[in-house]
Amino acid sequence: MSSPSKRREMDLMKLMMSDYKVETVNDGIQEFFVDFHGPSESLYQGGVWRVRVELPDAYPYKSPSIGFVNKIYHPNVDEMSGSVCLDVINQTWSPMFDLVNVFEVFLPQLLLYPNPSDPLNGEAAALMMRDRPAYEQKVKALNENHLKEFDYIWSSSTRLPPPLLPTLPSYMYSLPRVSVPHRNLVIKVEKDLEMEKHGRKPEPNILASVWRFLRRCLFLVLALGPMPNHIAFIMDGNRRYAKRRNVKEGTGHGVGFTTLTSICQYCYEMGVKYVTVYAFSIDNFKRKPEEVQSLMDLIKEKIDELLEEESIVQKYGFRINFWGSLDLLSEPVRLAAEKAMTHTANNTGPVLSVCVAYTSTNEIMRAIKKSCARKSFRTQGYVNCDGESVCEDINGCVTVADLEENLDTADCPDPDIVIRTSGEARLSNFLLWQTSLSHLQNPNPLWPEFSLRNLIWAILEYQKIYPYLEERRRLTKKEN
Ligand SMILES: CC(C)=CCC/C(C)=C/CC/C(C)=C/COP(=O)(O)OP(=O)(O)O
Repeated sequence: MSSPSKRREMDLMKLMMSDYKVETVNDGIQEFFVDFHGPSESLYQGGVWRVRVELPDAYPYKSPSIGFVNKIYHPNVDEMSGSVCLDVINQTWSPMFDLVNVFEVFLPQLLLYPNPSDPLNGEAAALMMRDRPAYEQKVKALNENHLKEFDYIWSSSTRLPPPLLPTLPSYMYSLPRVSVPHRNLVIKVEKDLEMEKHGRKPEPNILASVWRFLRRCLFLVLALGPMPNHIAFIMDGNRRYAKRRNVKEGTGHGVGFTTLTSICQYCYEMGVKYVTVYAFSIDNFKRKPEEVQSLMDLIKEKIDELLEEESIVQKYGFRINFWGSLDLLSEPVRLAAEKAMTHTANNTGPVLSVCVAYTSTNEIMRAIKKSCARKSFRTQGYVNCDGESVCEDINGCVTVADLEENLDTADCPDPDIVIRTSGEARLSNFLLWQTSLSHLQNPNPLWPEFSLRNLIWAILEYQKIYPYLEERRRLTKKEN
């Protein structure tokens, strides 16, 4: 085997390639955070914990140190520091094991089979031995609290977390100027602020650079085939994501937004000029008032975030559109949306269009009304009962071109691909006018789980069908 430092790099890369979300500390490879999902059929199923890993100089001959960042109630994990009873790993560790084994074997085993006879959390061990049902109840109740802590750590410590994929260099993540509830993160924030104070940017992370380079190679190969210019997404499955993980509904939508930022990043890197998302339909107003309110709050918060200096919008010069009946939105959301459109109107980068308070029929009706108002033609006697035009002045009639000019999508080409996540195969009143020649796809992952792999697969599917689509496009024209 190669030198210990090469082995460290390889193992970390392998972990990243195995879909673990990894964030390095101070851009080194000695210390990093990994998101760990509670194993199925354990009391921790559905939970996500941020785990801090430190590789000793003697790694892989010596085992890594492991600590939970957000709290976990477990007999072999110290409740205050989050450190794991190392015996569990040390006694079985051999250089044959790697980091993937830690997350796929050691930690799942630890959570599935706690050992109360060698405790780091004496209270948990005692309760487990004394009253097993009460212990199980307490673990589950505390999981819910600790997950909130995870959400907080996530939402306050990162800006562009690509789900299920290696992270970008940490300097791309804007760090908050607040204390977060764990000393490791506080130390990280302080160190970064210290570096900033001395006018130094943290060193770029070598692994992230390698990953970005690999991504670029991948995209170059992909671009040998025809690339879509416009991809539209129906971001379905956010509530189900939250439900399956037993966390509050809004968390699903929050993670869904992070998926959106990752997808925008990848589309930018691939040269896809237009990205459109269905964020909130007019029908969604029929949901429970508290759900509508929390979605509106989230949308407002995320729009504001998109306008922050370090956001993906500013970084890549995205232009943002909001399509829909914006007058149906509450004033703060509408104002935020309008501000985002005005602020990015002159940007020349990719175009992100967000459909809110939107349905296609509403869009078409608004376009018809606008066309009519513009042409101010007589509405009476426009067509007879046989459907024949009886307009006296044919120039007064609304044409396809008029209508297209007045659709929300006027300055945007029709989507090449429409992706509805979560396996649903309906358009649900989304871009009905614009999608007659789009390639529709309904991959199984829920929107928050949708990853680069799924995106690449969707483009490959599109490339397979492209000659046929082109032929259809050549033969089909929207007629008056
Ligand atoms: C600023 C901006 C673009 C914010 C977007 C935030 C975001 C991800 C919104 C998604 C909203 C939504 C109703 C998705 C559908 O999932 P669902 O709630 O219907 O979940 P389900 O399909 O599991 O029921």
